[in-house]
Amino acid sequence: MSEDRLRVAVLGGGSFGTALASIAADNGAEVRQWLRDAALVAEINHDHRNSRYLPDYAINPAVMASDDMREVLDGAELVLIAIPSEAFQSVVRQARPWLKSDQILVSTTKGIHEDGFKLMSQILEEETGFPHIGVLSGPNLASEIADKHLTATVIASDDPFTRARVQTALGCDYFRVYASNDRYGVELGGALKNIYAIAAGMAAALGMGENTRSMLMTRALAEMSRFAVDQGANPMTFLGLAGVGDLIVTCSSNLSRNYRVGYALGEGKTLDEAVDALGQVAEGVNTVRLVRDKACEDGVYMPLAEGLYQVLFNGVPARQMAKMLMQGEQSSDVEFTLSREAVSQARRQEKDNE
Ligand SMILES: NC(=O)c1ccc[n+]([C@@H]2O[C@H](COP(=O)([O-])OP(=O)(O)OC[C@H]3O[C@@H](n4cnc5c(N)ncnc54)[C@H](O)[C@@H]3O)[C@@H](O)[C@H]2O)c1
Ligand SMILES: O=P(O)(O)OC[C@H](O)CO
Repeated sequence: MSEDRLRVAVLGGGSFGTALASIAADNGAEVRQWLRDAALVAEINHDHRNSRYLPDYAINPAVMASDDMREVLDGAELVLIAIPSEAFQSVVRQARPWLKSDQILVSTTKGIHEDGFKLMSQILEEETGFPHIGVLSGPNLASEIADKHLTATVIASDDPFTRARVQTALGCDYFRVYASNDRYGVELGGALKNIYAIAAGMAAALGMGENTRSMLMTRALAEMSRFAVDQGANPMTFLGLAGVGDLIVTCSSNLSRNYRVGYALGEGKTLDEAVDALGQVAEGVNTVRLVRDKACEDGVYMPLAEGLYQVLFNGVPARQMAKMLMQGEQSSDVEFTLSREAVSQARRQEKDNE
């Protein structure tokens, strides 16, 4: 190995970790990937395939997989973490003894940690206290990346070095990496869109049309931005790839696991059946519960998240919920230009004048 090749470590042997490892290797980096399953390690190293999570796609032969975390992290300049949110903190704790403060740590996980409503980069910060922390998020279906479809993503960090290094490490002729300094907003966008992807899959299975999908996605964006503002994020971030970009792909594609869970529910499967049949992570199921509870706690109006929560966890039929949502108060289109309160006031006035 030449001395000046960038060393990249990927933690996670699922579809996204595997796709990212391949991009970095395509870009000339020396890539090591950590996963727990020894049989999958052997398959990646010998057959350059990951039949469990990304079947049918060739992995760059330069990716070296290992179940030894120390070996994978040793000497890595960039560490990409693609572990489902439920296990993220425990994996970071496992890695902690071999992490170094000059390494760049990037979360690619689109979920929320139950304890304290933390995002993954906040866990990275808490567990390490290191300065180079970022988040990678955007419209990034792993199998399309593995197929080298032209794709764009966002590296978000308040550290300019992290942004620039990740752009260099991953940017290539099929993968463009845009920069953002709103780490929280980018990360929140990636987690929230999964909620609405479940709803979009459900609507499709119920035979609802394109107008419905468009309404759902646009109102989802309004709801996501409203929540983001309440949490202190910049709503402008939601106009970018990690907001509206990711919302579009995840609410439109059968390749999205969250969409597929929603579709299965719309076909009449139970939540357990839908999740079991998937066999991969669908972060939105947990996220809708956490976001709905947080919105109730903070008094943020999120009718779609509340409606989906009622369908998923309280057995309310999806069609009945859709009907109830359509009967809610008609409010403002873009509340950053016309407030919800101003619309309500005008309607009250209209009633008084009758
Ligand atoms: N797949 C995509 O298209 C995609 C794209 C962008 C972001 N993401 C995000 O990446 C994250 C990971 O998703 P994925 O698609 O790779 O998931 P996946 O379901 O394909 O794979 C999950 C991987 O994590 C491993 N894992 C689970 N628990 C673990 C633990 N305790 N210790 C070690 N490893 C553990 C599994 O063994 C598996 O290798 C998710 O938050 C997802 O939202 C996925
Ligand atoms: O398969 P999903 O639903 O986890 O979505 C994958 C990515 O987040 C799409 O950007």
